[in-house]
Amino acid sequence: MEKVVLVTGANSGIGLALCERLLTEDRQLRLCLACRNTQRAEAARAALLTSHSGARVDLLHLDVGSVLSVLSAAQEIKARYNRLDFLYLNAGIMPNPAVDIRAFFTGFFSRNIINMFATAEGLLTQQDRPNSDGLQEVFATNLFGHFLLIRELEPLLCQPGHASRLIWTSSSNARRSAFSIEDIQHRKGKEPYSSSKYASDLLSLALNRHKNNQGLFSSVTCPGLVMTNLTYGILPSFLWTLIMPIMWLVSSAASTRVLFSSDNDSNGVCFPIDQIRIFTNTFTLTPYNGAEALVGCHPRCDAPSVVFTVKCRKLSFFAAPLVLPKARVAGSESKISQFDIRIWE
Ligand SMILES: NC(=O)C1=CN([C@@H]2O[C@H](COP(=O)(O)OP(=O)(O)OC[C@H]3O[C@@H](n4cnc5c(N)ncnc54)[C@H](OP(=O)(O)O)[C@@H]3O)[C@@H](O)[C@H]2O)C=CC1
Ligand SMILES: CC(C)CCC[C@@H](C)[C@H]1CC[C@H]2C3=C(CC[C@]12C)[C@@]1(C)CCC(=O)C[C@@H]1CC3
Repeated sequence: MEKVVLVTGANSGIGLALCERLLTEDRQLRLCLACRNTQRAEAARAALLTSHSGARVDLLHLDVGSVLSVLSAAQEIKARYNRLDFLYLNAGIMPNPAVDIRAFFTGFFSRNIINMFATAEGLLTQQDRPNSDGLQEVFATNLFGHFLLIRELEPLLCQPGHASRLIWTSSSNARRSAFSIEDIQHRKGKEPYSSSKYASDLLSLALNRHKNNQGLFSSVTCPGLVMTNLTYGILPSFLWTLIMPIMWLVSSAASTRVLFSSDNDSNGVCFPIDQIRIFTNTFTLTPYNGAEALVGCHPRCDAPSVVFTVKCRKLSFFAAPLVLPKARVAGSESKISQFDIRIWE
């Protein structure tokens, strides 16, 4: 049966790499690229068709940062498709990022160094602004537009006898302390990106709680640090080239990826709700690698209740079970009692 997959922000970076990989995995897919820029979307479609001739790739105009655009895109999706198997909520922005150089050097010579490179905690601020709907741009794009899209698509996503999956591209930068329920748009703070990603983790949990019984399952993944337009907006490319050796030094040769089920998963089906990289493999993270967990959510959804995948060399393979009990589930501490370890390469 032909599966329908929609990816937001599919024209570049992780979204585009995800589309490439999905088409490679499943030739039967009907893939819909939901993008705000028609020219870039057409270029992405052309590139996908060059590598996957004969693939079914549709385009849809969607600006997730605009309420009107989301509403009309949702109408269009409902008119075009009679099912939606996978909805990848990937579009995201980080406007006007600034790196705190002092915090970087303080962190670099502290025990917090690995955490700093993995999560950018305390390093990054952004300047957000209200959009034409009067919403904060980062909140509207990274979270609210996607939420509205899900709500509008419920008739397609929650069909009796058919399971649909939501897969969010979250971030290791998601931090509980950046998010406040009194200021969910993060109007007052300087870390709207971190706040929006934490809010998407929370939303995913809430969606699972309320929608699993209607056949809708939500997963959160973190791609690690990937060189894309987003990261090239943080530092100029020559600086990235300069700091590459440092990144290599602090990166371990291993990357651990963890997918595990929600605690109220009672029927043995896998609802991966988070993915963690321990010892970030920072500079090998191409969009192709960054899309790994996103692709992983696609075929592995019928896998056993706890899936813990390790890709590593000996040292961190043995270290992994030690760090696992501290694994993060949307900001809270969680214990994993069983796991299934597969060593990759
Ligand atoms: N790169 C990294 O290290 C990490 C990235 N992420 C997340 O991965 C996701 C993809 O980012 P990445 O590939 O890195 O960066 P890119 O900038 O390459 O991709 C972002 C995509 O989102 C699209 N987009 C942005 N705003 C909107 C909007 N309002 N409506 C529709 N589409 C929009 C962009 O379209 P356009 O080309 O028109 O701008 C682009 O296709 C984001 O959610 C990001 O937060 C998470 C962790 C790490
Ligand atoms: C010499 C210095 C100026 C070097 C600064 C290094 C930082 C630019 C990077 C260290 C950790 C990185 C990181 C991200 C961006 C770049 C760093 C802050 C992300 C925030 C990018 C987007 C994400 O979603 C998560 C990333 C975490 C790590």
